[in-house]
Amino acid sequence: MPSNSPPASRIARLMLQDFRTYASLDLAVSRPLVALVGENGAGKTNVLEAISLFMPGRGLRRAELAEMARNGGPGSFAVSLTLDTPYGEHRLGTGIEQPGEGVRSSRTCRIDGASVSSPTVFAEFLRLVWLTPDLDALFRGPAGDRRRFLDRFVLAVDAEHGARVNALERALRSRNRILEESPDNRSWLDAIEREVAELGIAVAAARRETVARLAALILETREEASAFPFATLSLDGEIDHLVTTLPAVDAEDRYRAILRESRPRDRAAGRTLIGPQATDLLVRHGPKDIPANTASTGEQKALLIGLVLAHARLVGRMSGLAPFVLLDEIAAHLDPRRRTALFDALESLGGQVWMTGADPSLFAELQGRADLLHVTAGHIEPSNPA
Ligand SMILES: Nc1ncnc2c1ncn2[C@@H]1O[C@H](COP(=O)(O)OP(=O)(O)OP(=O)(O)O)[C@@H](O)[C@H]1O
Repeated sequence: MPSNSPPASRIARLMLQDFRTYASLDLAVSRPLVALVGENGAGKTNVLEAISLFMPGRGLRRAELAEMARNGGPGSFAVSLTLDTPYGEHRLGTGIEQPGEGVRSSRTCRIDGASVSSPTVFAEFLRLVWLTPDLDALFRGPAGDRRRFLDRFVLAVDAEHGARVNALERALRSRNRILEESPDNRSWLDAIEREVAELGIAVAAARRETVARLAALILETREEASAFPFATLSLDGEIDHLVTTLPAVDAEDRYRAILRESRPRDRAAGRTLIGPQATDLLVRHGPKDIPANTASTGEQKALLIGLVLAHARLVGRMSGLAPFVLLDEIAAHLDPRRRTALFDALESLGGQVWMTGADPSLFAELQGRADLLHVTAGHIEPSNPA
């Protein structure tokens, strides 16, 4: 492990029960790099998704938990990890129990056999960062995708962020409903707007802090000639401007005043137009100094990887835990020079990295450096690259 890396934990064993394609899987791994290779539909991404459930939220596919229970199975599923940490071995488990008559299945979370209230508690043991192919269009797509991407960045360093974002969404829904159904009820509107302002400023401030830290780390570590160009980041939104220019209490007061003034406009629009729900994360290709969405497809991919690598370093620094990195179908899109650079960069993070790919030759250079695993429907075996 590089000397400047935070302490690393590794998944030593992964067990799946009735999870998607897997009726029962008991997989032992030992290296910091793990590559899952297999045909399309073999179940590689399913493994990454299972690991991603140890971060608060709905995992890397944003699927409903019930969808993850194996078709034809009992309706429940379990995912369990044995983590080797510098402070000993721990067992983390999550899943859903079998739904009863008229009762929805509920999520379970366990640490060393004891139930814990929510997946947020897993953050004490592991942090996760991931990159999936559906993010390839991130810089060209809608602002909402970039907000969600950013919120996951924030969540990896601040485990409470997800709960605040959800609470804000609920409060905004309530305000929109009151505006529609009882627009003259000032006391209700005042009360809900107080809540929206408090949560909105907290969400915007957490985003701003993460972006500022990430930008500082990128500035410190950037190399003009790197295989993964550095990104220049900024936040675009009225509330983001408020939290940059005003102390939190004043920003909250100002946002409340904005909400009050915007009632007629928001009512007509059927939604709250100003707030962190309208923020965009602006990304520029640093070395070329152009907006990311005008860079070539390959340049955008390299930029995105550079951003995720920088974020993984930030998570390590801030949490004191080298993060687990999940990379779905990453190597296929890179030229050989970038692929080698990526593997080297991943090793230098000091955490454990789980990658997938359909072509074994993509990982050939990792022979002896990685656990190379062959995935077929419902099974995983050690493999040798072609
Ligand atoms: N709840 C479920 N029960 C059983 N099988 C499922 C369930 N959900 C998804 N699957 C199956 O899992 C398979 C997809 O697995 P996965 O996405 O992990 O494949 P992959 O190896 O990553 O493929 P690719 O290389 O195409 O990305 C599909 O065949 C799908 O039908």
